[in-house]
Amino acid sequence: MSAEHVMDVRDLRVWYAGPAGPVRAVDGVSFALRPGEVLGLVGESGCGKSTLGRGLMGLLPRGAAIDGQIRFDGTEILALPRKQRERLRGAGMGLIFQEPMTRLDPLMRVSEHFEEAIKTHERSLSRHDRRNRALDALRSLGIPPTRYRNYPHEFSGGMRQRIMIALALALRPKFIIADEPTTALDVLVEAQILRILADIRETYAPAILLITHNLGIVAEACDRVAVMYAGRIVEQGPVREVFANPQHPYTRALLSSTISLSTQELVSIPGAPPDLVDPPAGCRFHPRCSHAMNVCLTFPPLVQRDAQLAECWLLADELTDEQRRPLQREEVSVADEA
Ligand SMILES: Nc1ncnc2c1ncn2[C@@H]1O[C@H](COP(=O)(O)OP(=O)(O)OP(=O)(O)O)[C@@H](O)[C@H]1O
Repeated sequence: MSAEHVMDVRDLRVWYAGPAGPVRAVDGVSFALRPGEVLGLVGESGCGKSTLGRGLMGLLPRGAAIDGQIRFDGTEILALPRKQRERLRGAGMGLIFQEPMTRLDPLMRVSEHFEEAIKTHERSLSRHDRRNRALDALRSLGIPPTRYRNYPHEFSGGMRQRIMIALALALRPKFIIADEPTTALDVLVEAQILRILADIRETYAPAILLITHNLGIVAEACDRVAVMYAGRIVEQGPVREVFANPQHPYTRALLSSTISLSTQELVSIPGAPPDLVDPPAGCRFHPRCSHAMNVCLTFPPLVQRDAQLAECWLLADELTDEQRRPLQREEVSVADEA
């Protein structure tokens, strides 16, 4: 771990209990973030992005198990007793856009929400300082101080979401997870998300893990990107380099499915992500990969190319002819189709 990293995650695993066995939603994920850095986390639905975010925040449902290392601001948090862990997370980390830590109580004024949140985490602040903190956070999200004593119902849905984001920011977290809303019910749209992220960066400069389906948002708002597939990060690196020169076939497929959307032509990645109870052996993408070789049935190496890291046999040197031979797909599936 480098001292300059605010968040350093190593070999993180998260399982859910399922009727057919454990669902390995996050299965050996490593990444690190410097203060002020924004990392975009992308990948198809169900690949484990939100689970990773919830695992970092300590918001996993009952019955889920977590293992590995999460070093936050120099402290190994999974090793701490639960109470201490919760306190550290409460003030140091924030979750925005989805599942906010605090929901707005219709019977409480906005000011009371801020008072309570700040008091809980920073007892030493004076009333005056607490108020200033709150007003700064609200202002950074475009809510004027004149609205401070209003009740939640006096705001529009979009403003209420911004108030909840301001509530997280008022605690000055060093690390924020921004889990982008994906349902039509959510009020924030792309332009608003980008504006909010830009404002947060400018005012508070926390490290941000941005979970999104939208590669346009990643291009615009992130320094680095991590591409997740079936519980693992298969490629990560600076956004510009990964987008210009993707190393992993899954990253290439994901990028071309997006580009084709903008040209009105819908091209999705053939096949579907695997079952996480019993994922494919070796590289999990091999059943969908047009470059799959014999060796892909064994676990791929993590290869560094400049600032990019990718987990793929195509990047390995010195493979034998046998290892390189194109993988024969299971005859069963062909027979099934016939
Ligand atoms: N509470 C749970 N219990 C059991 N399995 C779960 C639970 N939550 C998620 N999963 C499973 O874990 C896997 C990862 O889900 P997760 O929501 O983390 O993916 P995601 O990449 O965030 O998807 P999306 O982009 O649709 O939000 C999926 O197979 C999902 O079905």
